[in-house]
Amino acid sequence: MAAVVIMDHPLIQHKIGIMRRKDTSTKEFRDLVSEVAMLICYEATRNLPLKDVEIETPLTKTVVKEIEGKKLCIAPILRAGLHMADGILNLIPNAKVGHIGLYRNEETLEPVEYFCKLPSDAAKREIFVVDPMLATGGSAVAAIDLLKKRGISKIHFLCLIAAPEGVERLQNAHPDVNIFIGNLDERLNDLGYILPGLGDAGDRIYGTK
Ligand SMILES: O=P(O)(O)OC[C@H]1O[C@H](OP(=O)(O)OP(=O)(O)O)[C@H](O)[C@@H]1O
Ligand SMILES: O=c1cc[nH]c(=O)[nH]1
Ligand SMILES: [Mg+2]
Repeated sequence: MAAVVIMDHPLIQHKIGIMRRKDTSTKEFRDLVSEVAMLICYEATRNLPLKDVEIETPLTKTVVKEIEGKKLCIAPILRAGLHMADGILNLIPNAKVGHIGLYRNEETLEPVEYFCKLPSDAAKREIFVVDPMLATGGSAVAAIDLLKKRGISKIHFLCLIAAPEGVERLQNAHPDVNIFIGNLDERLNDLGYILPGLGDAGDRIYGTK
């Protein structure tokens, strides 16, 4: 079974606390999505392979470590994952980006796929799937199913807030995927929203409600 890492860093807890407030503005919310994504990415990339590269400092030749950035891919689940991807690209600017379009049918809560565009060499890359919310887990499981069908095997999932129900579903469906979570919340409500949660992440990022 892969790792489930729940972030306890004070910066992450503080920033998610601001995101949860109902009066936090769209702009502030959007900025925080990207900042918290960067902080979670810091932990999620802890075991990335490094290679030795010979360089010259102003004084001498030496060997330094480099991340093989060209071998990474960030895969946001649309819409809400897009802003997490923007934050992570600040840290890993050489990563490619694959977009996965899924929305949750509000009645059945099942994910509906409407778009998928991945780098042509995605199967050779380590993939970081990002979405702020892991609720029932349906969207995350469907996104990862879709990646695996395309031959992708090294997959991590990063979210800001998760419900225990979603973590369990994702772990059962994809026990090989590492899961990095900003805050683990209490439960889902009858409409499939995370409690206490922060509401609908996509609507809060884009001001669509
Ligand atoms: O774990 P689940 O029960 O599948 O729910 C989580 C999904 O719901 C939200 O997306 P939404 O369907 O609202 O689409 P949006 O990002 O376009 O608003 C969220 O960003 C996840 O993708
Ligand atoms: O609480 C939730 C559940 C699903 N999607 C969201 O954006 N928020
Ligand atoms: Mg939404």
